[in-house]
Amino acid sequence: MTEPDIFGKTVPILIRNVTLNNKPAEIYLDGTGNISAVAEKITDHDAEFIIDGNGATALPGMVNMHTHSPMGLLRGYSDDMPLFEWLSTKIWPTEAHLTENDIYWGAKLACLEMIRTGTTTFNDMYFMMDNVARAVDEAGIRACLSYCMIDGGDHAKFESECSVMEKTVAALKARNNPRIMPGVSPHAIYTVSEEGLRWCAEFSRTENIPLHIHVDETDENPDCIKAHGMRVVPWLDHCGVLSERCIAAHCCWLDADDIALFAQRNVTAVHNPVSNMKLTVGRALPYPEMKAAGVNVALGTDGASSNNDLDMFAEMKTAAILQKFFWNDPTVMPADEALAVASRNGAKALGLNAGIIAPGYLADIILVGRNPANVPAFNTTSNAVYATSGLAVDTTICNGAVLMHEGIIPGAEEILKKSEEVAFDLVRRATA
Ligand SMILES: O=c1[nH]cnc2c1ncn2[C@@H]1O[C@H](CO)[C@@H](O)[C@H]1O
Ligand SMILES: [Zn+2]
Repeated sequence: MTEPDIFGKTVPILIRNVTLNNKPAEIYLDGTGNISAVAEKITDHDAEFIIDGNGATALPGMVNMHTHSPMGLLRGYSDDMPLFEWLSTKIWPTEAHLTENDIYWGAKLACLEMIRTGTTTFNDMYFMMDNVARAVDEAGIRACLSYCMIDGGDHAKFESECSVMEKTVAALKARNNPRIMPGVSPHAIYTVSEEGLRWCAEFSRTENIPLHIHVDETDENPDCIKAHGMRVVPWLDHCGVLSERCIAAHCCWLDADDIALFAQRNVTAVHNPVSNMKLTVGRALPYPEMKAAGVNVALGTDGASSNNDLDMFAEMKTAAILQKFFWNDPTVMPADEALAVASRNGAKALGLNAGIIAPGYLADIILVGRNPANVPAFNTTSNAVYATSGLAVDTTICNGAVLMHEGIIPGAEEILKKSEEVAFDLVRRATA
């Protein structure tokens, strides 16, 4: 039986009787938010709580590197359409009716789903982000939050967007919460002007915060060449966008020169295989070439209205099998690489010492209990990547605090009820 007091506190915790990298292990969190010891047996500790894993597999918390968290409100609202038709006829007109309260409850729902399915960090791009921050703060999860700039080439809009961006970053910083990091997000090259891209690049540099952008989800190159005389990736470089702070979602249509430039500038590319297949963008992220070039590749679900869930276990399996299938090679993205793509590569892009269970790393840990889909445990990484649903996660710990234990998340029922009410009301207003 779960002790109710266990939730939400960064206190000394001993995790016993788990399997880590195919070996029996115990993990000690000393109450600072970090992992302080990993050993077969830990006898010297001051644990306030002891979690008995009963043979569970311990894994690093998943790092979801491309989300629009409030879009969970539009899960299942419109599916089975091409990207631009979907955005312009269904999503954007509905988003025009969003209130701060909608954003808050949408983000609450997303945080709940992520904690339930073993994600401890997400990289989010949306609007009215201080409401997302409130949800993240309450949920206990970790996130990089960016306001999404769309200026549509209009100078007055550009100026008002810059001011919203500055206010958002200042408000997020003022929260002084180590789990909440600010970022900046120009939406994409087809929605943001050259001055918008340049301003975001410069702001990300002076603030030293991530820049999160959609790149080449569908083939944006023919239009970019027509407008600017160069492909998308050189255009982004021309505008100063490419750097080690740049996190580029999708990246399906990069060619060899684009990949070389990503490698040279230390850009992180985020694979979003489920969204890409569902919206049928035409090509899979060129992972084998990116890997050969040394590009850091991370993983994301995209919003829950194009996926339609935020389960990084489903995403990890899909990434591994899509990459094998698309490039016609079963050796592409083996299980240990898929796990790294889903955890430590994203953490690295955000400058977090996370994604690895070892002393000194952040205590962002999940446990997958023994269940019919992970027996026999010949290889716990293989089971995690190829045979585990996120719903098999039973314990989620972020920053040394237990957010879910034995599948229980305090307050879950209210979030389901409220977010559903808010979603129906939003669609009612938008279609009235
Ligand atoms: O797959 C996508 N491609 C491009 N834009 C998207 C996608 N999914 C959601 N948004 C849009 O990005 C903005 C939030 O940052 C929102 O307008 C959202 O609808
Ligand atoms: Zn997206």
